[in-house]
Amino acid sequence: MSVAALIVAAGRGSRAGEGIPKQYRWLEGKPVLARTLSAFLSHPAIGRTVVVIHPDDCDFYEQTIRTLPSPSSSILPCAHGGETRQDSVRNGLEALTDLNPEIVLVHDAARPFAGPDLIERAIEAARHWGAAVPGTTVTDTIKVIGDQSEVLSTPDRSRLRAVQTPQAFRFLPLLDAHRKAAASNLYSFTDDGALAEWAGLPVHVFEGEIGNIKLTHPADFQEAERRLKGEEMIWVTRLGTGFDVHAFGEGDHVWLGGVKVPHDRGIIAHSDGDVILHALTDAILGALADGDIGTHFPPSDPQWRGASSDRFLAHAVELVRNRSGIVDHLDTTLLCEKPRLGPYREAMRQRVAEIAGLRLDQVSLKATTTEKLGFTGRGEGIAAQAAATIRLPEVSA
Ligand SMILES: Nc1ccn([C@@H]2O[C@H](COP(=O)(O)OP(=O)(O)OP(=O)(O)O)[C@@H](O)[C@H]2O)c(=O)n1
Ligand SMILES: C[C@](O)(CO)[C@H](O)COP(=O)(O)O
Repeated sequence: MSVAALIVAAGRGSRAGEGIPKQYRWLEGKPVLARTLSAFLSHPAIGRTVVVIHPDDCDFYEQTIRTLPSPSSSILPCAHGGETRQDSVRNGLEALTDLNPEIVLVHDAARPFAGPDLIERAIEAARHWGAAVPGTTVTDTIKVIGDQSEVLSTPDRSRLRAVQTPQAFRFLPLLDAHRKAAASNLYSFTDDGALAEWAGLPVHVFEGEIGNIKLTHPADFQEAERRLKGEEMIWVTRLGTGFDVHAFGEGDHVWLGGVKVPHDRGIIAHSDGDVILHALTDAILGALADGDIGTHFPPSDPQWRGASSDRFLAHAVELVRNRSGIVDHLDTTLLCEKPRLGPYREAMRQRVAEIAGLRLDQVSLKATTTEKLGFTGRGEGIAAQAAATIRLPEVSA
C-alpha cells in the first residue's frame, strides 16, 4: 500500500516564545523540523512526504532542507498552511491529491522524536482500521471543570488516552472528511482523529510513545535539549525468558497465542491458560527485571478468573513503552504432542503482533514435540518457553 507523510509546520509557535517559529529553532545542532522530517524520510515504507509551511517561512524552510544529510527526492514541493492546524492539514491533503496515496500519516513538525517503530505501528493501524491515532495512558488524574473552575467530574482514567501524532488514515476518506468540515464551516478540530470521528469514520487508538512529546512551551525545549545531550542515546539490549505449563482437563478447545484452537481437551487454569501469551509476558517482565506474571496479576485475585491473557501481554509491553523502551523481538517454542501448531501458526503470530503492537516479522512461533517423553509427551499438559528482546534507554535500564 502506498504511504505518504504530511508534516504540518505552518504554526507560529506562540506558546514556545522566543523569535522564530519553533519548528525552525535549532535543537542540539539541527532545526526541529529537520529532526522531524528525517524520521519520515528515512522510513522505508514512506513513499512521498509533503511539508505544509507558512508562506512567510520559505527561507527558514529552504535552510532546513539544506541541513538534511541528503536532500531527498521523496519530498514534494511544500504546500502553504492556513489559519488553523486543521486548515494546514487540509491544504496538505489537497496537495497530495495527484499522488493519491492509499495511506497518509499526518504529523506535527513540533514532534521531532517520533521513532521508526511508532511510524510502523501507525501504518499497520491504518491498514487494519482505516483511521487510527497513537495514544498513551494518562498518569495524572483528569478533572472536568466548569466556568468557576469547579470540578464537574473525574473521568475514569483507565479509559483515557493522551493522543499524539502521527495519526494514520486511508487518504481519500480523510480528504473527504476535511472537505466536509470546511464546507460546514467547522474549523475547531484540534486533531484529525476528532475530525474523522465527526465525519463518522471509526477511529482507533494504537500504542503511542511516551517520548514523542510536542514542543509547545519553553520548558519542552529545555527538556528536549537535556534529552538529546544525554541521548546520543545509549540503548541497552535486554533478553528475558519465560516458561509456562498448564495441565489438560475437560473441554473442547485451548487458547494459544490469543487464538482459540479446537482440541479434544481443555486447559486447567485460573485465566484462559494461554501458555504462549503467559510465557511471552514473563519473558518481557524478565527483560525488565520486573517480577513475573503472578506479581502483576496474582492468581489469588478473582478478577483474573477466566481472563483473556491478551491483557497480560499488553500490560508487559506497556511497561516497556512506559520506560521509553522498545520491544524488538518475541520468540516462542510451544511444547506438546497435540494440537499441531501448523494450521494456526500465522493466525497466532498475527494476533501476538497485534496485542504487542509489533510487526509480523518481530514475532516468531515454533513448536516441538518432546518425543512422547515427559508430561507433554504423555499428553497430560502443554508448555511454552519464550524469549523477548527489548531495548531500554541506558538511563532507565
Ligand atoms: N495554522 C497552523 C497551526 C499549527 N500548525 C502545526 O501544527 C502542529 C501542532 O500545533 P502547535 O503545537 O499548536 O503549533 P503552533 O500553532 O505553532 O503553536 P502555538 O499554538 O503555540 O502558536 C505544529 O507542528 C504546527 O506548526 C500548522 O501547520 N498550521
Ligand atoms: C494534533 C495534536 O498534536 C494531538 O495531540 C494536538 O491536538 C495539536 O494541538 P495544538 O493545540 O495544535 O498544539
